[in-house]
Amino acid sequence: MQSYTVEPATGIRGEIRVPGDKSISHRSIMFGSIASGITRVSGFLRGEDALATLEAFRAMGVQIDDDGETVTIHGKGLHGLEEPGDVLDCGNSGTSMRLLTGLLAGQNFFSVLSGDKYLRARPMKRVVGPLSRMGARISGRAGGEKAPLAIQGGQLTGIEYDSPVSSAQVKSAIMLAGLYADGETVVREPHLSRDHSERMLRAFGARVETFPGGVRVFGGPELTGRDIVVPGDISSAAFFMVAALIVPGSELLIRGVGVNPTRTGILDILKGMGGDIELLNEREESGEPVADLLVRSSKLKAMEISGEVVPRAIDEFPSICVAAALAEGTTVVRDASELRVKETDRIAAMADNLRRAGVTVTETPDGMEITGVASLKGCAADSFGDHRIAMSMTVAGLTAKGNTTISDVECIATSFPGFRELLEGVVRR
Ligand SMILES: O=C(O)C1=C[C@@H](OP(=O)(O)O)[C@@H](O)[C@H](O)C1
Ligand SMILES: C=C(OP(=O)(O)O)C(=O)O
Repeated sequence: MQSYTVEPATGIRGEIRVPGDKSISHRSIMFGSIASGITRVSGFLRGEDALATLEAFRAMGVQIDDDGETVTIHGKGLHGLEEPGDVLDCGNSGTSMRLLTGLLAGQNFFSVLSGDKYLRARPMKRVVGPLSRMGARISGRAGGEKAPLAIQGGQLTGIEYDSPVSSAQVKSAIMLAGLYADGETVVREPHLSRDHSERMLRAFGARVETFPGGVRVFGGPELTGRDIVVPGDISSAAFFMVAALIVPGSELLIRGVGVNPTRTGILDILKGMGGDIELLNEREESGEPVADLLVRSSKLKAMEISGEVVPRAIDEFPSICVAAALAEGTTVVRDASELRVKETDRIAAMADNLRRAGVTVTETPDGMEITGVASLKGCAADSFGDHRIAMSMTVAGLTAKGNTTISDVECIATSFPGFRELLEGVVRR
């Protein structure tokens, strides 16, 4: 297990670009593979999670070339995938496993999905349940709750499904199965989760209708390959935004970040805490809003975070916790029990790490209360094998008094290869 040590910074200054959006990268491979013709993807995230998806489609007979610039997918059409000869390894990636389960439910073959120990501990009934109702035969450990999952796909029937959780993985899995189902498939969710599948499937030619509270897809579409430009991942940019806000004397420009409104909860929250973040040069690329973000150090204040903003910032809570730890007052997070079933229990992991850094944190079943301090203490932080915890505690270390060591940092490569080097390039000491 690798670890590294972070020294305090005196400023974060300069201009960066972050790697491509992970959610959009996964979907570009999946939808490109089941479309007819060529899909060319630029800005593809070469992180372990998106590469697990890419390898899974190669294992199902799809030719995918990568010249280091552009990923080219030779689409096989809606019914062109081949039965994989071995278990499909989703690594650490919940998105790969859940979306693939939906897609494989509609294939006329047998497949098995597995992943690392973190992924094999995550809940899968949320997709297995509704997909079984559509007619798929899926079994797994713990009565179908946990991977490995064995999927015998076949002819599906459209359903109407009210998801108890606001989850783009659940929604997208059912939408993908819906492409193979008779009739229409409807998914409703309590609050709107990221809508990349809706946007991208429509652009590929699927009939996708959104309405307040849900989405409807129609079976048997003709999908056509296209060119996709993947924007920078706002979830990766979040670490740099928080770093520039909390380290005094900072001014950082982050270029080309995806600012889809279903992903900008982090901007609403950090601005609500008093963060100075400007959106510049707003534009649209491949049907996704994009902007440059100018971030300057700010005096932050606590806020209450709950309700519809939670799914719009779901992956950013570890870094939000760091901002809250340095804000004046007590930040209260509610309605965020989903954080307990990510790569690790992110509520418990951040509470543990922030306490080591001298912060008072109270856990609740669906959130936490964090009382800000004037400065953090250097400490020995643990990633718990979770990339976002590792990067958040790296950012925390930039403002600590003394050095912060972070253990088990290899996981960062799941979503953000080159994170440390990019950060060191803008840190002033
Ligand atoms: O659909 C996606 O690409 C994702 C959806 C979210 O998961 P949930 O749908 O489980 O909330 C998010 O946490 C994950 O990083 C990516
Ligand atoms: C939760 C995450 O990803 P996934 O669910 O795809 O593993 C994440 O990247 O923070």
